Amino acid sequence: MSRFLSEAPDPRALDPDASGPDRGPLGVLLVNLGTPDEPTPAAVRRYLGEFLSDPRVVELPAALWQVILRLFILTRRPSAIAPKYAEIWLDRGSPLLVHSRDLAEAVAASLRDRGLDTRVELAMRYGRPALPAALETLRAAGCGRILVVPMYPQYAASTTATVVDAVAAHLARLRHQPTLRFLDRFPTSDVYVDALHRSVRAHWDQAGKPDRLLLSFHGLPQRVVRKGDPYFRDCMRTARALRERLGADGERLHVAFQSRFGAEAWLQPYTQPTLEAWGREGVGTVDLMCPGFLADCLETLEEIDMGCREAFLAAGGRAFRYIPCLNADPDWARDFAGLIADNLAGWR
Ligand SMILES: C=CC1=C(C)c2cc3[nH]c(cc4nc(cc5[nH]c(cc1n2)c(C)c5CCC(=O)O)C(CCC(=O)O)=C4C)c(C)c3C=C
Ligand SMILES: [Fe+2]
Ligand SMILES: [Fe+2]
Repeated sequence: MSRFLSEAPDPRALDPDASGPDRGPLGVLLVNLGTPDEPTPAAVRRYLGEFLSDPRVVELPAALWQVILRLFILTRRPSAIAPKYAEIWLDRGSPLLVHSRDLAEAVAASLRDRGLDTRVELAMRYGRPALPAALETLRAAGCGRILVVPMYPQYAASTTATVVDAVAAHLARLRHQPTLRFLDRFPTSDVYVDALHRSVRAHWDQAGKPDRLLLSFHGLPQRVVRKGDPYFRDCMRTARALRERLGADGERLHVAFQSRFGAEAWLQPYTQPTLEAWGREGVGTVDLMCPGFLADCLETLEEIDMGCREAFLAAGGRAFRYIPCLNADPDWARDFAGLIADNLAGWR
């Protein structure tokens, strides 16, 4: 029998790194969707190729879908979408990445201010910064415990579950896996709903109240909701919680779903046709907010603040006011860090 097993074990001999990963800093991995590296057709093609090949995103038989994707979508869509990215691109890059990074940095600072020994990394599910590399950065910093935070308040298999899949796929390659926790959704968390409420009130204090406030969530095929995806319910729970916070003004609040992709029926009502109908009916002023997006991106800045604005005004609406996403708002970042700290409790 080896000396190791026959003698009383010296813990340092068995675990030479007695200060090792189990006692290292707590890791926090924030994960958003991903975005092209540049607003060019080639970069958009790379991004869409990876994103739309995920079977969590497009649930069709893979062989059939890959033919459609490569023959029809990746040949046309990148050159149609790249100029839209160019219109919203910031000096520091894609808005989704810039705002997500700013939020991650503000969260890291707030966790430090709370005296927590944490390391925060930002990753994108598709593209860069790559998720496996971010996990390895946390492990290299000695984090044996990692809280994974998909940056989606409402759970969908196509956004949240695929982050869990990607983390698990990376861990499948490791012998000594870190311990994991997931903050998989927070659709009615006080800090999130309060932040939305503050944002609406601050906007109204400055600009006055609108005739209607439209909450526009990213859509999802009705088929996947019927199969049991909890996303629609989560969106409605967020909307209800915000309506309650708004008190009497909650009557102004309506819900719609944007960014339909493909031919099948998605969650309804659709955002743009709703706004067009309102414009025709004589609804004058509409405020629009996208609570399902923590960071402004193509879907909010181009589709909503440009496309839907134009459609509403062309249909007869008088004023369209877009309320930005929470992004790296300092109060929100502090409170989001608080929510993350709550989910680290017991690990300290
Ligand atoms: C906020 C939650 C999101 C859900 C749910 C979601 C589902 C979903 N999306 C597509 C297809 C596309 N989405 C695209 C962009 C995009 N989607 C989200 C978020 C959710 N998607 C974000 C934050 C973004 C913006 C990325 C950016 O770079 O700014 C795109 C790419 C743009 C385009 O070509 O139109 C596609 C395609 C599906 C099919 C789906 C669920 C089944
Ligand atoms: Fe999307
Ligand atoms: Fe879109």
